[in-house]
Amino acid sequence: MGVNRDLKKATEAYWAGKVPQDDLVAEGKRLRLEHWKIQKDAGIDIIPSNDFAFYDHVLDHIQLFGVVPERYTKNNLTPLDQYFAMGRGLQRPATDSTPAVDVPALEMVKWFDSNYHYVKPTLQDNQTFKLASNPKPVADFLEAKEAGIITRPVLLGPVSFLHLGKADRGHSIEPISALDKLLPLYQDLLKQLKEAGAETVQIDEPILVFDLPKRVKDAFKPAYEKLGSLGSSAPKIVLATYFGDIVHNIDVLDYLKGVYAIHVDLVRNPEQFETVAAALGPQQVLSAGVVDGRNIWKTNFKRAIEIVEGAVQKLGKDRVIVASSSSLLHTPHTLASEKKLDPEIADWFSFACEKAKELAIIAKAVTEGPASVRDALEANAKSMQARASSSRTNDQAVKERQSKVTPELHERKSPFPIRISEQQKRLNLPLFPTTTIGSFPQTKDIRVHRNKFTKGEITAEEYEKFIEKEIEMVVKVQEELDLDVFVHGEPERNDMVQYFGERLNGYAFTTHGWVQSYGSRCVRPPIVVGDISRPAPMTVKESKYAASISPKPMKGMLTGPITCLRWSFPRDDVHQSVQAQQLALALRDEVVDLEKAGIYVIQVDEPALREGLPLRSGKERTDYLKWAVDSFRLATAGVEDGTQIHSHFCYSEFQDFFYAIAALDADVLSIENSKSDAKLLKVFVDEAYPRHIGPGVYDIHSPRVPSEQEIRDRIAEMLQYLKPDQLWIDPDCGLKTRQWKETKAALTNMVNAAKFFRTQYSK
Ligand code: MET
Ligand SMILES: [Zn+2]
Repeated sequence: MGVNRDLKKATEAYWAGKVPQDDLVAEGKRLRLEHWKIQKDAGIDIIPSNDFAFYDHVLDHIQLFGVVPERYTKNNLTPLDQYFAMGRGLQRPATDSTPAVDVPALEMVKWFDSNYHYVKPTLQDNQTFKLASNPKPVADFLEAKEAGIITRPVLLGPVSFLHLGKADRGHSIEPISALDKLLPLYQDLLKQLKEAGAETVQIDEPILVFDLPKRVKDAFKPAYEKLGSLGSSAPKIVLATYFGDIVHNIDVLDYLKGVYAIHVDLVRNPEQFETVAAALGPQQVLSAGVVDGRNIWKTNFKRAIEIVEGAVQKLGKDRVIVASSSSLLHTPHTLASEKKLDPEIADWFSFACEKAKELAIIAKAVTEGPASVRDALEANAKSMQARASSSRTNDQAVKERQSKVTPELHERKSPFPIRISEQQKRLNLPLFPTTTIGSFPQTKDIRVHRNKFTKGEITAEEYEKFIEKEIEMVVKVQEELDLDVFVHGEPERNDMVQYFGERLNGYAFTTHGWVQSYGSRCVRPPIVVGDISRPAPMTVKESKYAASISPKPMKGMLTGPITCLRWSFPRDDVHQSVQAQQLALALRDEVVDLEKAGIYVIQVDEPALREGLPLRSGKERTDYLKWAVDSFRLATAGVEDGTQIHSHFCYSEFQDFFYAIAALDADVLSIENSKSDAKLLKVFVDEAYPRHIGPGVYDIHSPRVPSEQEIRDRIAEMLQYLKPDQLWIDPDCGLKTRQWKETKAALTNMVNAAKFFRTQYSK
């Protein structure tokens, strides 16, 4: 993205029509050159190219191989506009000379278990491929060469490219079946790269960390026989995997004897070293990923050097490359931008630029001996020591409290049937109760006031008054809409994780620590640096105020422990389950305090629970689900039977881990369902799910207002699967990204639809 999110700014300016395409292209070129130079100056020997993308690197390959559905090619767009149309959709009115364009984006999904998203290759029956003229990997290589830097181009491998794809709507092709047709293009590309002067190429096959169907696993054989068969007319191949271990797919290495090197992630899975080293051919090189590409912690040199030395001992020094575990896309740019970080803590971090330097130091320590980098090693050891013993990382009171957590703390007082009748006595809700998921529109006015407050231009009291007025307005709107369970609207929250991080001990924040989430969208995750605790209530004031101005039940809103953890950079020195438990204990206190303040409906959101699911099924997953569920229960089980616990998930496809969702024991679940098939709700029937559910009745990601009839149809469909007294009526997710106008219109229709069914069923 560049040190100041330069690419985001340039891209968005281009999209807004403020700068011509040439400017954006030139900015891309400037950034690539800058990033190659940073690596060169850091002392990196092998510098990658073709790792830059205007939107997403998988989308680059979609265009490179011509896997572009006709709906994007027929509008006479420039190649770059066609590319953006696939990434983000394109809606453009007709002009005198051009017809109107209205194409949705290709599907975008999470890249493995990271917070980055990629565009899915979308294949049609009888898919054909065509290599782009002047292919980008070749052009990028030549661009670097011209600047005097010989790079190693990076490609996404053919098996991963296909396996990560899907059949287009109305088609049934199994993507991997197109391999034979795709391979000649890779061969052609490799030859062109060689002609351009590339001696080696990195081919990523990250799907090797998954459990693979046999057919996909077998596809590695023809793929790498073909690519290996080119001999000296193609660059030598470094085959890269990351984000997991490949031990369960180790037999695939038999098919890879023609490749020059194998890269593995030894940060996540150092234990795979032995198995991988043993499976290498006699000449094959190991690229050892020893610097974490996905987190912000300074590398422990001692440990990394030990791993590299072990590899050298086993394989010989000509057969080891020192590398980051994955690409550095997932870490912020440079620590040098952080002017506000406490120096004690800043000394523990290493962002992308710093990690590049670390790599050079580790390699030097091994090849030239520790004396050659003595100062760096000493400083590193000191920093490790300081972090391990700092009072910022260790809080005895937190550890003490954790040691006293018992199984009983995870249990509500009574089972659901008793609880729900207690709750009903207190809340007195009608059939098909209506509610929202928490946030109401975050207007410009809110952002302006928050900024002024952060900058000290208005006082805390002034800001607080402003927030109270917002809450009053939100409450009044809900009264007018005649909703049943109210929310305060979350106007005081900048972000659902950052807000809590800022109120907890154990967190640190950056000013420039942006990482790409998708396209031009970046996030700035908070960092868990130490043991987490709650010095004071975090949300009680706002919820209590909201409750005081309306007789309707007010729902307290919290972000759950797993989501707080997943959307932060976690610690790497204690297990994530320990961090989740600390968050859970802090939230438990908040839940109890809310109850004491008279808030008898409390929602604990866990939209990130699913993305934390380990990549492979089996024990890892079961273990994760165990501690994830435990932390939710620990956070919520401290209340009386009559207090109703809600939870919210922004997904509904949880067929394969439904037992864990059920085990949360939440009284009411709200899930995203408006875009999915109501059939997904069948799992609730099959599992005889006894508790309450609100499967979102309309999509909040679009400004479109659903009609009352549309919502009625949706509810009728849901009633095929769910019992009437189990069904809540709510939108898909929070409304913070919406405008007020469409929000009121949509909620009016939603409440009327609920009332319609209420009369139907009370007859
Ligand atoms: C991504 S889930 C968001 C839930 C949160 N309570 C909101 O309404 O914004
Ligand atoms: Zn949501």
